[in-house]
Amino acid sequence: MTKITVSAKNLSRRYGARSAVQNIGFELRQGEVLGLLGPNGAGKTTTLQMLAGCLAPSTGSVEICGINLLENPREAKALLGYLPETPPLYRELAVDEYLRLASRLHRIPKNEIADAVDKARQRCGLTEVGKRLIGNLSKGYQQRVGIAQAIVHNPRVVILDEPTVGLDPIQIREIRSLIRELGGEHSVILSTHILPEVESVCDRIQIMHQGKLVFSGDMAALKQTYPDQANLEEVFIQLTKKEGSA
Ligand SMILES: Nc1ncnc2c1ncn2[C@@H]1O[C@H](COP(=O)(O)OP(=O)(O)OP(=O)(O)O)[C@@H](O)[C@H]1O
Repeated sequence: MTKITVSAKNLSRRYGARSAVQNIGFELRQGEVLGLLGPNGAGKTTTLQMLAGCLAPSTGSVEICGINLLENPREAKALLGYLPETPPLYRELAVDEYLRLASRLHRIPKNEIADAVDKARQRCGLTEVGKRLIGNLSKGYQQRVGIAQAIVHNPRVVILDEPTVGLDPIQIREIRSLIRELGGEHSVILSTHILPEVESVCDRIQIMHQGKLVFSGDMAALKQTYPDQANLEEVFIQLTKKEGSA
């Protein structure tokens, strides 16, 4: 049986009186790429922050490869890589320097750092730019550096918040093929507004609306559930008709 890498149960998050995420639950298996879709303010970033252990849920629990993220954050986070919506880059560092720093933060043993950096650079197409300052790279390359820091410790689960936002069509194609490749070895959860991205990259789709999951399944299930809708876009529009929440 394929291993479950992420298990989220009854996840909810309130900001004061505002309920950003309500009772979300799902499981992710090794090798799967899961796409989290939803209009602005649907709760995608809040959900990913809770899955990455950066934001405490108001209620509910998350397990990463069977380890409870709230009870054993250090062990669980060692199995996670996270690219937040704004990549956590130091513009004044060279790519190699930054990836070495990320390796140390991920507690990679000193004698394994050079190999880890080399592998992440190769996987993310950064071999030619190791000595360049991050601040001088194009947005697409900066995004690759953001993904490289998320995978440098070879985590079981990779969480990517809008990984292709603001990129040109060629960069988008490259990052998508990188995500597909990551999905072979790791489990990947990504959030996006871009519907073709989900169709081309993801094995499974979850659509969020006003903090709730309104669909969860693969493309075949989506077509079966909504036989009258021609494509994902029409299903998305039908499920998220009401205004998003600011
Ligand atoms: N720190 C915060 N304090 C108060 N409200 C917040 C905070 N962070 C998010 N929210 C609210 O929670 C809701 C969900 O926001 P979230 O950023 O998770 O949505 P999203 O689906 O990622 O949106 P987008 O696609 O626009 O990035 C929104 O109504 C937002 O205004």
